[in-house]
Amino acid sequence: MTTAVLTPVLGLMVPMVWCSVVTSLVLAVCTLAWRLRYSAMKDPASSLPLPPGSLGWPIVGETVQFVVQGAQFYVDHFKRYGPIYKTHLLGSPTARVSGAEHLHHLLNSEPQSLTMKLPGSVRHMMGKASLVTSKGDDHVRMKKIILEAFTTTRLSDYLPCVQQNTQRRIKSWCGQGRILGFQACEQLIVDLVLELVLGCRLENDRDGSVRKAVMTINNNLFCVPLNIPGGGFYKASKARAIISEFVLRRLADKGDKEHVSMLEVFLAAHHTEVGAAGKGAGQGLTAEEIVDNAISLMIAGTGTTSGALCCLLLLLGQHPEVVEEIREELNTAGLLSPDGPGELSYDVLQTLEFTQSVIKESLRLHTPAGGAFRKAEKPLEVAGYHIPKDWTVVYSIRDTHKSSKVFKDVSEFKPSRWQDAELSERLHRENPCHYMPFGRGPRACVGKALATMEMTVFLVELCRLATFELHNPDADMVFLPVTKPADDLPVTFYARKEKSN
Ligand code: HEM
Repeated sequence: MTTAVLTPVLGLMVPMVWCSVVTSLVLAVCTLAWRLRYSAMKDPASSLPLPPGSLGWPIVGETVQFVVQGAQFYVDHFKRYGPIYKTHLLGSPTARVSGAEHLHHLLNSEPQSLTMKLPGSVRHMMGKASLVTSKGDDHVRMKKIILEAFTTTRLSDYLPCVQQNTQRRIKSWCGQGRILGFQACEQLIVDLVLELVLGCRLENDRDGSVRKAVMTINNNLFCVPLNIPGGGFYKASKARAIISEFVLRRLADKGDKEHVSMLEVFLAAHHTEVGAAGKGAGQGLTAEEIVDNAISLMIAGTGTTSGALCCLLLLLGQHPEVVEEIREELNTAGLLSPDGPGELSYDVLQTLEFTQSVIKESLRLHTPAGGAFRKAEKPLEVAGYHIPKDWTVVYSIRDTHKSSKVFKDVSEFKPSRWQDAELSERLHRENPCHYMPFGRGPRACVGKALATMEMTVFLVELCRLATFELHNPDADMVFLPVTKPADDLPVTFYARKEKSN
């Protein structure tokens, strides 16, 4: 009886055991081949090992863990392997590097050994003729022109627009009851980029479709670049087409003469003689470059700065004593009266030392752009490890800030640390890469001074016009697509009465 029952069971088990043995063997061979393939990419002349870490499973690498874990993937890997490790993400063998000295060494080899490499979805949204996606001589030519839109004189011209929009938005938040801080900051920044990049006032975008399109791109910037209806890439591509058409219309009007805007600077460069290669004798911008740069500036300037404003709100809500200290500084500078400080001047903003320290500290602690992608054009040596040619290299600003030995009590919010002359001296003397929220080297952020001005005006007008209360000051942070509290920071604003300061 027992034998009669067992025989068919055994008959089934034997092929199952064989099947699992064969599957395990095939998997082991594939994994070995996968690892050997990447070890073979090593430069034979180098005796250095590849960085620690894992290339994961054949084909998918560690992408599945990354998608499931999000930013925690990086936290766990940093804990496990330290400041430099290898992984395999989104189809590429990747070395992730952090630590001031390693970044200094790495970014100094740009652009000869390292070039820009963006995820497919980001590359598509920025446009192939933009500064962000360009390389070599094209990058140098465009950067020179685009930086013309960010000189101190231009920033002073943009300041009234920044101040008026900031005042208008903050006044509208007061009395609205509970709102989401991140969305409120994002709306303010989208107003600003439309006006500053394109010279476009609210009434030019009557139905709000261009504003909505900028936000749609930001929400879907990092996605699988497959054009499937309803998917993130599909929505963002449609949004890009709306903005592109709008920019082309503005170009046809030759901008808006009433408003200072970056488009004016680009149009002036377009007027230079266009050479045979379509580039203005090595100087100008083609129409396609103007459109792609306008769009990419709007994208690059929105998510990062909205997140930065939202994190300022979070930190001020957590530290009311810092709000009081900003108000004291504004009072001394004659800027505190709710009746209005009049038009702010660019020079006065630079004298607000404590307010500037709050901004620096917020950018250190809640770094808006966590890092950036590059491609190794040559084999690289970093920290005693070998990174093969053609690997993706991700440099991490966030991990570098978090692990820097230069900052005492590194995870605490202490704006006053920036008023210690010794800190600036150490950063300068030891290594400026300990603090680099705007990146460094040839790819450093063109919008650094504008973003800092927007943040300063935000703090001045917020502390002057409003008081506010956070509903959940202890929310977890998320890092993609931007650094912000996971619940988008529910907050209630109240109009500030002068006596309450
Ligand atoms: C708090 C706000 C901002 C932060 C933290 C930030 C951060 C950064 C960082 C880290 C980079 C370097 C990326 C790399 O190494 O590849 C960068 C590049 C860039 N940023 Fe910003 N950014 C901010 C605001 C802005 C604004 C307001 C604009 C323009 C309106 C802007 C435009 C750009 C552009 C065009 C690049 C590419 C530069 C190049 O490739 O040469 N950013 N930004």
